Amino acid sequence: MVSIDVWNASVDFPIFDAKSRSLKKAVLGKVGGTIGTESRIPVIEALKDITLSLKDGDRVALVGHNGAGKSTLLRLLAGIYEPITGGSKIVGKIAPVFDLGVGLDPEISGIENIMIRGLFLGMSRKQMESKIDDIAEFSELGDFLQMPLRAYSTGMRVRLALGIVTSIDPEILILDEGIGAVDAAFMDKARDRLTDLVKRSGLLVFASHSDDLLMELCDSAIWMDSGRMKMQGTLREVLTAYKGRDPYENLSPEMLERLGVTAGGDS
Ligand SMILES: Nc1ncnc2c1ncn2[C@@H]1O[C@H](COP(=O)(O)OP(=O)(O)OP(=O)(O)O)[C@@H](O)[C@H]1O
Repeated sequence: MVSIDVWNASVDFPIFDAKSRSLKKAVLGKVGGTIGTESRIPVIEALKDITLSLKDGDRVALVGHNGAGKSTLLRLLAGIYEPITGGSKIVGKIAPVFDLGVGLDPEISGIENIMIRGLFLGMSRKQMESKIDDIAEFSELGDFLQMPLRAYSTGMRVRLALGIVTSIDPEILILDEGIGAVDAAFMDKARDRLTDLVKRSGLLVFASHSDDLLMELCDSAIWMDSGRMKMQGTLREVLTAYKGRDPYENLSPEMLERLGVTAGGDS
């Protein structure tokens, strides 16, 4: 059984080369973490006092303004950042997908990239070998899979990256929004694979600004605001509070049925 526990965790980024020149017009920023002023070196307080318990089967969305702390929280949950206060305990293998292109090597072939990226995502060589045909079919890259990646167009790289990421069997899947940034036509094709991937994973945490994707993949949510957890609840409750309106309200009956949601009730 997989789980993630975090207690009283804070993450700071000291900025050693910050410029002290002040803005001509002081603006009260809505975005970003808080900049601490107590020490001589400015410190961005990216996460403050986070306590959180996630378990097998959870499908958690992270929402919040730019700089609210979503990506930092994902990195904390993935064990990439150590908190400066409190602690965290992760049970299970993490598959972190922060940026589709990360970990792809332009000098080696598509096939070799499939193997290496798969290993990085917690799969074995044998497991990845069994996925090659499936990735080739989905990405429609054909003989290009034998070519070095530098010979691919941007879109071809995205196809490969998305094919690899959606082929794995993750225990804990940590997704950052980059995955939603592919072109709409290809995303349509990738949508079912993404849904299947999430079904196969033990636990999902997904940070995104796309309501559609969140509604498709998640059922609960956390609203991050200035490094703190402002609200935790069902996806519908949290999105409604964050957006100031119920995003499920204008969905077609077909879409509501697909999402397993009743028109007026809870998700
Ligand atoms: N490596 C870093 N070094 C310094 N500051 C950082 C670093 N990463 C994040 N921050 C700061 O921490 C705060 C939280 O950033 P984070 O990337 O977690 O926000 P986010 O909610 O994911 O934002 P977005 O929606 O824009 O992706 C911001 O104020 C940001 O400036």
